[in-house]
Amino acid sequence: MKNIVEVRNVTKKFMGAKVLDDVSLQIRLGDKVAMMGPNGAGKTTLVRSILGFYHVDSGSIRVEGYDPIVARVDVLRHISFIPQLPPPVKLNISELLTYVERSTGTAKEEIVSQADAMELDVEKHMAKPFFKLSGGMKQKLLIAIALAKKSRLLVFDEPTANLDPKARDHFYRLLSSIDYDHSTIFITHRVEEIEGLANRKVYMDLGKVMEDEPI
Ligand SMILES: Nc1ncnc2c1ncn2[C@@H]1O[C@H](COP(=O)(O)OP(=O)(O)OP(=O)(O)O)[C@@H](O)[C@H]1O
Repeated sequence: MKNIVEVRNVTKKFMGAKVLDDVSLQIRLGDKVAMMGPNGAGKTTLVRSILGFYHVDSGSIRVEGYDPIVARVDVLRHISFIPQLPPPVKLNISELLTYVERSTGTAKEEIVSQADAMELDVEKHMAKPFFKLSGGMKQKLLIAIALAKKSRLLVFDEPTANLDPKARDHFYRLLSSIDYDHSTIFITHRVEEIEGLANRKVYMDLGKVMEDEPI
């Protein structure tokens, strides 16, 4: 089966220090990867490189066959990314949903319905700037957009840190009910929480993939 993500011998340095050290990783359609490892292991740097946010120093990355730096728009069309910290978006919710609808073709109603499933009433907050939502509300809205977009690759960087226990349950239920072919990279320190949602564990340390095994 074709790889959605192909990382080959990637090295990335920040200020001379190797943060990714000859990393290779292939992700096939259907892989649900729990990416684990201690703070500073390089997990976020790896997923941000996959998303084309960073130039790597050596090696290559392809997403659905595209170079994520050269073909940024094509790559991001296939991916939904939920970062560790929500970005400081100044648009209000209505403007944000219009932007998402125009740039990705994702219907606003679908986002509202996904948010509803996490008990976030989007309609009530349409005029509010995104950055004024609470941390958990921002996270719910980003998750709702990601799920509504129906991306083939979903990348979550510790997405539940700001969610209350009930919202976490709703989120995991939504994830397990995705009914189309997709892959997931789920950076987490709490693998027990995503039991049943992951079928592969990748453990990183010191910028290297130390373990890569099925769950
Ligand atoms: N933009 C940057 N500039 C300089 N150094 C960076 C940058 N981003 C990350 N680093 C460094 O790279 C190393 C790996 O960071 P990274 O965020 O990838 O780790 P992580 O495994 O995701 O950690 P955590 O579990 O704490 O989120 C750390 O030493 C960090 O300080």
